Amino acid sequence: MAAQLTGGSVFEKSLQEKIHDSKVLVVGAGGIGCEILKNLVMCGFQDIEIIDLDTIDVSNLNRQFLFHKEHVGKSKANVARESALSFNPNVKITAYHDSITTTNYGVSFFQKFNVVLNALDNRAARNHVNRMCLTADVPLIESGTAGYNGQVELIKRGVTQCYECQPKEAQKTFPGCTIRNTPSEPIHCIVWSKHLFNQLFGESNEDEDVSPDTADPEAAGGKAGEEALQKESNEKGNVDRVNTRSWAQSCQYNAEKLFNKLFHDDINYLLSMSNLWKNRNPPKPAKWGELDDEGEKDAENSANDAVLRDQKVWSLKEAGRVFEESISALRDEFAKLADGDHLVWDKDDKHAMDFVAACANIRAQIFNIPRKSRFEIKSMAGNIIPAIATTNAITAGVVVMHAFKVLQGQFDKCQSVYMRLRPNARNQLFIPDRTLNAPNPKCYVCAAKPEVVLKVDTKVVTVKELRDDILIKALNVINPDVVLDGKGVIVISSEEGETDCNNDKKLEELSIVDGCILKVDDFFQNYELSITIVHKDAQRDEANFEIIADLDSLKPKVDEEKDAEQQPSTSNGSSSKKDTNGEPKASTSHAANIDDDDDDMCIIEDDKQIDHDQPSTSSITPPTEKRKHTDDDGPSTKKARVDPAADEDEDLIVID
Ligand SMILES: Nc1ncnc2c1ncn2[C@@H]1O[C@H](COP(=O)(O)OP(=O)(O)OP(=O)(O)O)[C@@H](O)[C@H]1O
Ligand SMILES: [Zn+2]
Repeated sequence: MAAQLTGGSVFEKSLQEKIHDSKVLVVGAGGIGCEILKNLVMCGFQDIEIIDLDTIDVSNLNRQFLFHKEHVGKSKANVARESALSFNPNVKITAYHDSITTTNYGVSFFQKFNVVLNALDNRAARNHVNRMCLTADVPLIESGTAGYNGQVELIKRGVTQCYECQPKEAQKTFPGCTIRNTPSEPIHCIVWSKHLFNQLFGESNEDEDVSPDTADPEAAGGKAGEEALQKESNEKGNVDRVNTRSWAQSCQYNAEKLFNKLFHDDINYLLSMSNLWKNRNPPKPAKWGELDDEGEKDAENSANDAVLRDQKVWSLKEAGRVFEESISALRDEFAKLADGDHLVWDKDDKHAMDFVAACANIRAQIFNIPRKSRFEIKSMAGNIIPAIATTNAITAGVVVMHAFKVLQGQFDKCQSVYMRLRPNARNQLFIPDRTLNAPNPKCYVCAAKPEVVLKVDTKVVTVKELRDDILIKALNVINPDVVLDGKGVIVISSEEGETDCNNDKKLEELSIVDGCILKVDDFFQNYELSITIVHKDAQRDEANFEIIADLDSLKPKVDEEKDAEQQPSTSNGSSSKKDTNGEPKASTSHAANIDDDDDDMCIIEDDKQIDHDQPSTSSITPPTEKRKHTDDDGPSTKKARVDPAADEDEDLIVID
């Protein structure tokens, strides 16, 4: 097949030569990655590298056709290589069983390639590859699918938007006190249950505490649990602030004791924080042995029927039974592990999933929140949208078509393409953007001088939180150096241990207060960011930091209105209250995370910002300054984005 394509009339000679001489990196050997690799070897590419950190799971086999039953447990990258070679043994394929985010793959690694093809499933890795390709100035073709929807886009420094130019919908997070004290939606109970799993069997994380949060500001002034503390005996361990896992271990994970602590005593403790219930329905504690058996007959019938068991809403009694069974199975699994090792929550692990479904439903019942079936909880907890082999295959096809254009230097023909289930009004299933999307001059990654505003409670947030939660998790740097501008104080050093003494200090203690500027440098990503600090007193139910990429959005409202009066209205008749350039603000707040690592799909929010009446020829000027260490940045004029998909469909889906 490859021979036919290269030897015959399918590709013109110059493209055949470019394909033959190019070096390509595929990042990810999952659903899209396997399809891309197969396409590449069949099209005549001779030098391919592929990287994936994972091993093959049985659940991959229905769509990742380079893998078969006998490969389960083996490296995805290595097996993908072997299978692809069986189609075309003359290709050189180098496989890495590794994460692309490790320091083994620096700028010089990326510079070797003519084009990089992303086939990833999480934002963090995508952000990282985006930055590396910008720095190395290598074109990146980014792709993603969710169910029947797929998307392919080119990212080329100075020519197109980068992956981080437009803010993505904030990954769903919930304030800790909502999760711990006042859940009001099923998802709050599910997040709590996943945290509980980690507290009992997983990697313990102090941000994932499940016990009542006595520091809840809304509870202040009430009796805040004193009554409960007096009434309850500590020997039960119920409201003592002992480590949840140690306590559970000390009672051999006895289901009754755990149940009564979590769903009775802790709930009573919450009830005693009376201020919380002034304007809310108070929770009703549940006690082991007194569980409601409504619908129990159905439950018995369904006990052996896996499908029904998955799809019906369990009675409280049944949830209690599943709680008991899953705890006992997880305890046995945990006991088999070496000291210091832990279980990892996985939606496909029967007992781990049962545990979360049972706990979430019991807690939901207590807080008078609708209960859900195990199936529904699984999709919410795992953030699952079914992967469809055909969508992956089509998407991978478009990726490779884009790669051809990139190799031919035809960046102007690489508009983003969206795959849809149903044809749009123009009868298109593959909907291309009309134009390339120009870089956002205010992007905090690819702009000439990346900067953001960090609204943060400087009295509460510590240097460690600044590093781990804000810089690494939210801003996606890998190993930051941070200096307090003007004072030369090193707040965080990338050298291990050098600034550990700062870790527990609050920002304020290091004079990081309102108006300060922090200079962040990530040597590995070759990325510099300037952060302006704005102090805010974090309220209850509010994350204690927020990142704002557009400084103008911080203007006080009054000033904005004054400005609006003074300035002429813009051409489309709207006042200047609109963000400068009509650009969206990047704003991310963080607290408890649902499932931070997995793919998530978002409805494009910025079609509000797309001016549908604007003719597709109207132009905006891309930034003229360049990222550091860069030279030529390609064409200088790009078209404003008018997304043809957005003007016809009510819900354009973007996969990030
Ligand atoms: N940092 C990373 N470095 C290398 N590979 C990565 C990295 N992050 C994710 N991947 C890989 O990207 C691939 C994405 O493929 P895909 O979306 O099909 O996910 P999957 O895990 O195979 O399937 P599913 O998530 O649906 O169970 C996965 O094989 C995953 O291991
Ligand atoms: Zn950008």
